Amino acid sequence: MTAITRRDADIDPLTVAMAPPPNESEEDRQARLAAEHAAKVRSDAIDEELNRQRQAEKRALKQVKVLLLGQSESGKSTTLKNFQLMHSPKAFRAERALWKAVIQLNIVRSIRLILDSMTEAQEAHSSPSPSTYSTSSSSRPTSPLVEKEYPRLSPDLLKLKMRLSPLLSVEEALTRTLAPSGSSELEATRLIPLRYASRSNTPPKEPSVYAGALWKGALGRLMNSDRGGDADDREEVVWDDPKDPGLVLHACAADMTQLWNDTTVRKLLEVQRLRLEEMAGFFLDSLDRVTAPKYVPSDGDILRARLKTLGVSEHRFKLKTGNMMSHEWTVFDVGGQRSLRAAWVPYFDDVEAIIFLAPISCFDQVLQEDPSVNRLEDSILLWKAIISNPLLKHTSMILFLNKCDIMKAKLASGIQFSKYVISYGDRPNNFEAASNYLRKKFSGIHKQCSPKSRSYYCHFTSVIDTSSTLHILQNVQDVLLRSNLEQSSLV
Ligand SMILES: Nc1nc2c(ncn2[C@@H]2O[C@H](COP(=O)(O)OP(=O)(O)OP(=O)(O)O)[C@@H](O)[C@H]2O)c(=O)[nH]1
Ligand SMILES: [Mg+2]
Repeated sequence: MTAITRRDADIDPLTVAMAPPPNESEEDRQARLAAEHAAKVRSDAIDEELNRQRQAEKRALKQVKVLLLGQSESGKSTTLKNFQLMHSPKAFRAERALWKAVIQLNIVRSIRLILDSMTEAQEAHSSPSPSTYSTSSSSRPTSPLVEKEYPRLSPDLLKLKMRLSPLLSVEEALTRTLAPSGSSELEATRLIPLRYASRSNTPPKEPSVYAGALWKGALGRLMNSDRGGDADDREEVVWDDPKDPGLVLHACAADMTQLWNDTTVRKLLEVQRLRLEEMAGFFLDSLDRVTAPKYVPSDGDILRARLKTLGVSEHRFKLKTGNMMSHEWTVFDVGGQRSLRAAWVPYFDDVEAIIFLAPISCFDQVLQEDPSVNRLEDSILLWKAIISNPLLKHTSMILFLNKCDIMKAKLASGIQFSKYVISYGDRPNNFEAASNYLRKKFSGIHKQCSPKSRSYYCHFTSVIDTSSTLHILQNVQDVLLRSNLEQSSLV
């Protein structure tokens, strides 16, 4: 057997193979060096090409930044929920239990609006003159014409009202749960009575809770401390307290249903122009289901649940594009109330696209924060301001003319669009004509006020309808990814 010396082992076989032959002639050496040089040039060119491709991919992989803009209650957070449902359904559904408290609060608020209306009717009938209303409702708008039409409440209905009074303390408990004491952030799962929309008085202040990721954290911690374990694993919140909002709501379910279905109550709401079923966070048609002890909110329930956004929240999604690449999208959801709009500007930098939500059904409503301003008019002015902003001149604009379902129902119920939008004239009072009129109006502003030409897309949406919204969002994504890739010269 041949012994392998240390020196033999140290010799790199590749070096040996590459070494010039010991008896290489000068001519052979020149030829070898030329070949080696040519190989290096080829190799450098390949490296350079790979590097270029890597840079291009990096550019294509840069974060796609999308801002959701629009007035309060336009549907921004609901659109974000659709994004979550599309890209991280597991995480979205893991939060179902957290949304249950919001839905409970939404229900209690709807019932409270009915109870308040009943109190107002009682006072109207017992008061000698409309001007001597009790202090409890002094901040509420009144009208002699409406008061005359108040239906009388039967003793049975008044008993029902009494039986439902424990719900008021549930509202307090839920609000406390969602907004722990000491929180300086105020946020409302507010339900604005539509009648304030048609009068110039200021609506009464609603109790408030704070939103964004914070409330989820607070409620999640509460659930953890109640039961231990990870909040995300559970589908159901169990409260051991006999005052548990879920228990009280369950116990009051039959009475709440009776109240909501009562013909006198319906007449009262009609007189007060309170269309609860068109308001955010409406669940009174599903009371049996949503107050059941083991109720777990469905995707649709979460989309309908109303929690107002304060500040700006950021959400990241990884998008797979079918080829080797994936993109990271950052979607920003902002608060749409007027006082919160100044916080939008820092996010205008470097933004690829804006999804602007204009709720077209709100043509007969006014802003909660300024009841002298019509909501549709506010949306149009806001759109104009966004469109003409020089910081956004390269930003793609995607307009969602939202709440089409409510718009259709309103027009079908006979509410006259032209009464609120004078320029509409004597065009037909139907969805097709009115929505097209608005589409032209918004598109015209885009054309007139854009500092530069840019991509613009307009969709009619009802973002609580997941299947159509997911289809539209897919389309939006495809268009934006394509333009992103084009800019990176990859297609
Ligand atoms: N019927 C119907 N309801 C909608 C639609 N879009 C949103 N909503 C509801 O309207 C309410 C308000 O929607 P949000 O998404 O919370 O509104 P937002 O723009 O985020 O409002 P802020 O957070 O106050 O700025 C929620 O209860 C939604 O379920 C729609 O197209 N149709
Ligand atoms: Mg929101």
